[in-house]
Amino acid sequence: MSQTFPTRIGFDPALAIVARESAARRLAPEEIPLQRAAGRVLAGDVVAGTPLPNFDNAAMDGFAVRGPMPPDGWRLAGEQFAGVDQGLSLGPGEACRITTGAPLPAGCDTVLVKENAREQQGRVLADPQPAPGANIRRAGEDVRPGQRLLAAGQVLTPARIGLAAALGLPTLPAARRPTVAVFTTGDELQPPGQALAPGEIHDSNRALLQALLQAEGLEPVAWPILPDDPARIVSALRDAAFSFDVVITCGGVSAGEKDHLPALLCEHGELFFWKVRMKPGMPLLFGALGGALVLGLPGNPVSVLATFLTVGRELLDGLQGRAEPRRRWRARLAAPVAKRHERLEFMRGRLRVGDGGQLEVEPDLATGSHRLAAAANNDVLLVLPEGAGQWAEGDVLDCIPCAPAG
Ligand SMILES: Nc1nc2c(c(=O)[nH]1)N[C@H]1C(S)=C(S)[C@@H](COP(=O)(O)OP(=O)(O)OC[C@H]3O[C@@H](n4cnc5c(N)ncnc54)[C@H](O)[C@@H]3O)O[C@H]1N2
Ligand code: MOO
Repeated sequence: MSQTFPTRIGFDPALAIVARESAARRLAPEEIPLQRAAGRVLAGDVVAGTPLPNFDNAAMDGFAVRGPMPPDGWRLAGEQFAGVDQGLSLGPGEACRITTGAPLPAGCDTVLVKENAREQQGRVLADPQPAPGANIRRAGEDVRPGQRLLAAGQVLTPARIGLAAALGLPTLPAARRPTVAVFTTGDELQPPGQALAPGEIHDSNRALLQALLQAEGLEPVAWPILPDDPARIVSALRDAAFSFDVVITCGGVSAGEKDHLPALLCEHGELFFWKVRMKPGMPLLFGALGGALVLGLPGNPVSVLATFLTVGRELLDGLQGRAEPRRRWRARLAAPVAKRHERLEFMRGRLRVGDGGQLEVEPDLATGSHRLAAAANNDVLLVLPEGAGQWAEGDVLDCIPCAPAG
């Protein structure tokens, strides 16, 4: 091959290269309406321009009162409902009807819950007595003006979007979503729904990859299955590389006679690395073609799952400037595991909460990277660090969630 590129590199150096190249191609921010902000990566800080709550208000429906209850009850002096500030002012021993969220009348020091109040001839009696200061929400107790509430690089969760709305912001700056083209390659592949001739299999990676990308909030575009024909592959990839931010392929990256991708990328684009000391996913390839970053995932389905979750998401995060790390759990092994090879391994496992309240992970010994049924029955990638080793029951290891936690 014409280029020199790193090969058989460690997992962390591979991630560092992916982070470097994707950060260098960081997608421009755009202003998006809150209705479309879920899951997007914030591209600027959010600083509070107002306090929250923005005025003192009642936390419950009932009566705003001033001072302890007089022997014949508080005198009912008016009503203050949410929406319009009546500018009421209570004197000692006075009360007014109030609803949740309504501005507190001046002088009010306590809100009496409606269920504990009785009205009698223009007076309000409480049983039991409210604690002084009860059921009042003070201006600024949640947010002070000038407070930095959200930072660039954070993911817009529902609560963060709600907070922006509470501050009165109709839009937020967010990184543009990467566009992703998906390719599966292989003469043996047929789409699900098609009958198979001897030697053929159904293309499972296309659906798997699309679902993985959709779970990231993306709308991938998948090409029809490509045959193991270098001319067809290069023409389709070049086509996609001029109109998508990311091209993800699977298959055709190892050592077989039909594994054309590394040489094609070398000739027509750029290779940043090929082969990473990880399992599964060792033949992973990363490069660039046209304007796109190209991630060449190995064809085995579980390799697709593991490489996408660990390396693919790093690429998407870098392009979007995501600064919040992906979640990892620490869990105790429910059974011993041994590893003879030196590569970092992402073994599949099932997470549970043990009787003592500790997270435990049941390792799945069906480690073959074609074992999609085993992967489908698990919910984490259990990280066995680089180097051969043995881990006893009870040892604590990292776990990467690979199915929604529910
Ligand atoms: N001599 C060597 N052989 C292999 C090596 C190696 O380093 N030297 N690496 C092995 C490892 S590890 C993996 S992983 C695979 C990766 O191979 P490729 O990326 O070149 O993928 P293929 O050979 O095209 O396919 C591998 C396997 O996966 C099946 N496959 C491919 N695409 C799909 C799909 N869309 N849906 C379902 N299944 C798919 C394919 O039929 C093969 O069984 O190479 C090892 N060999
Ligand atoms: O490295 Mo391959 O992805 O195990 O089968």
